[in-house]
Amino acid sequence: MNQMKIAVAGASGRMGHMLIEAIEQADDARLAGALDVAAAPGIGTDAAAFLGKTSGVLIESDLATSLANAEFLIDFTRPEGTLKHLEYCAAHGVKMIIGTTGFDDAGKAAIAAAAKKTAIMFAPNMSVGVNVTMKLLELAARNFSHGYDIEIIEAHHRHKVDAPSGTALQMGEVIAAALGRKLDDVAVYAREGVTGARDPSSIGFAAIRGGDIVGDHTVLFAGDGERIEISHKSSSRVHYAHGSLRAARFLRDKVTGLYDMQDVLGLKN
Ligand SMILES: NC(=O)C1=CN([C@@H]2O[C@H](COP(=O)(O)OP(=O)(O)OC[C@H]3O[C@@H](n4cnc5c(N)ncnc54)[C@H](OP(=O)(O)O)[C@@H]3O)[C@@H](O)[C@H]2O)C=CC1
Ligand SMILES: O=C(O)C1=N[C@H](C(=O)O)C[C@H](O)C1
Repeated sequence: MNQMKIAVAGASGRMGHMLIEAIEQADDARLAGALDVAAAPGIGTDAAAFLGKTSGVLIESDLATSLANAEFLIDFTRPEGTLKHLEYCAAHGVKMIIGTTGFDDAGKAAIAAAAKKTAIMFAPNMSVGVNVTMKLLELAARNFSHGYDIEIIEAHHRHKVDAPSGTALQMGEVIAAALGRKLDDVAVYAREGVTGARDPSSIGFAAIRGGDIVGDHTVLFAGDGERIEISHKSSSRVHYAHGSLRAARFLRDKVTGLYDMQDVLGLKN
């Protein structure tokens, strides 16, 4: 079997390490490149050194060098980094799995445009559990459309730089679509001072940051005399890495197109 040749961006990051370990363990994949910012301390060292192993792949900051032998780039970095990598991948037919969160509308449009030139899987959460939870939320939202106030609460580690999380925003999108609302019209991202009574059509967000919390998401449907909570809690990042490899396998026979984890997992209606 031909192994998938996969490069990893953000090779020294939390997800970068998880991905390199998962690729090293997979029979059908091999590490083909490791990319990081020029100032990263690991530049020039073996990408698997943190595992006490030698992969033969050095961490590089030059895109052309690190992607020279790659068929896929798995990118969990920052929007500005991903968008730079995207241009190169679109021009050179390198398929992308994008896990980075925090894009603005222009960034998302750039990803959609690049998908006309190469195959891209873009999702704020690669976990099977989270993506099945999205389907549960659709069902719940349709059935709690009246008389239930909807609040999305997420908690992450102290290093996370964007809020609300990409997953919380996607949960909001899924719920708003199921209710026939537009998230931009109904989202409430902060409350302080005299806010007035709650608008029943609103979807509220609350973001907690602290310690080493990997990623918790809860959607609360608060009615009269009852509350329903749908929660997903991550205790490790390993499932994000395994989801990313599943996405690479899904993209193997794709040349162009924009896909998400619902496509990868066969969860689209
Ligand atoms: N879709 C999913 O399932 C998941 C998504 N994520 C998302 O992935 C992203 C990364 O998360 P995490 O691994 O925890 O973050 P880290 O900060 O641990 O890692 C990010 C890596 O990207 C590098 N980097 C930073 N800026 C740039 C840039 N401009 N260009 C290229 N590389 C850059 C960092 O280098 P340096 O440290 O030197 O700055 C670091 O190596 C976040 O957006 C997060 O929300 C996270 C987990 C799961
Ligand atoms: O930054 C993280 O850690 C995570 N980010 C993603 C998000 O913003 O939804 C996914 C997961 O929650 C971990």
